[in-house]
Amino acid sequence: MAKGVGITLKNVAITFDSHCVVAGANLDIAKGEFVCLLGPSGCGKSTLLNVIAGFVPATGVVTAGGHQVKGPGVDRGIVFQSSEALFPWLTVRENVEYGARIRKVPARERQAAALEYLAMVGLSHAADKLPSQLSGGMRQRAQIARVLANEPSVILMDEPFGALDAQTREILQREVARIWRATGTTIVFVTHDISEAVLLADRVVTMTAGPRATIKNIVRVDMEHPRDLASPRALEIEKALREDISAEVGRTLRAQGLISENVA
Ligand SMILES: Nc1ncnc2c1ncn2[C@@H]1O[C@H](COP(=O)(O)OP(=O)(O)OP(=O)(O)O)[C@@H](O)[C@H]1O
Repeated sequence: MAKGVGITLKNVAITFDSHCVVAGANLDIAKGEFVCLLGPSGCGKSTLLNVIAGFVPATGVVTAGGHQVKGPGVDRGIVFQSSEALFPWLTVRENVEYGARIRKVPARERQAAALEYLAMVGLSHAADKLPSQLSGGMRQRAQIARVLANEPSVILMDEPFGALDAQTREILQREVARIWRATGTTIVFVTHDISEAVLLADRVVTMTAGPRATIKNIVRVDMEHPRDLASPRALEIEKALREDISAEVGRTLRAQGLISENVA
């Protein structure tokens, strides 16, 4: 992992119309680190990611690369779950070139760069297709290439594979791990999927159930890549995470009166 400043959250709180979603989150993410955010549904994972992206305001301090986050920036790329994030009227190559076009990079240079990033995600053959002509997995590859083409120091991924079938998801998870190792980018990855977190993360950050959610635990995944999810260490980490999340889900359901106080 590259040493240096990645992302810091200091006492970050997020409130919508006097409803406090996240209360006092503190976290230091090193440059080049892969961190997964895991937590019960609705606890505020996506919202926290959007705060780092600069889309959602918060109190407290958020920094990326040593600079305070005050809005969106090309230093932070975001990959969404929805493949509708691609511009449907542009080809895959044009989508990947888009950021460079806005920055007025000369056509030849940006085309060459786009083809390089499309090759990195295994999509060279689809460069001239429209997003509507691609499968869900190919669209997510295109989104990743588009983000990589802006050479961000941070990539924020919001359940990027949540809508894909299990086989495609597994292939893309391995691809992301490979690209992360090759580029040394800092990645913050929101997921519901405990196995996905164990497969990918240096550290898994679990959150308490909302409202007023906060960071519950930080679990280091001390395993080499590529990881074997059937190994005893992976199963042990997965079990600890599952217990952590189940306790939070149980707390929410009890608070809502949906299960009795006696259910663990
Ligand atoms: N723009 C907004 N205005 C008002 N409330 C919002 C807004 N964005 C998010 N919320 C609320 O913040 C809470 C957290 O939502 P968020 O989508 O961040 O949770 P999550 O942990 O990512 O959920 P899931 O795992 O189900 O995707 C929810 O109660 C949601 O309704």
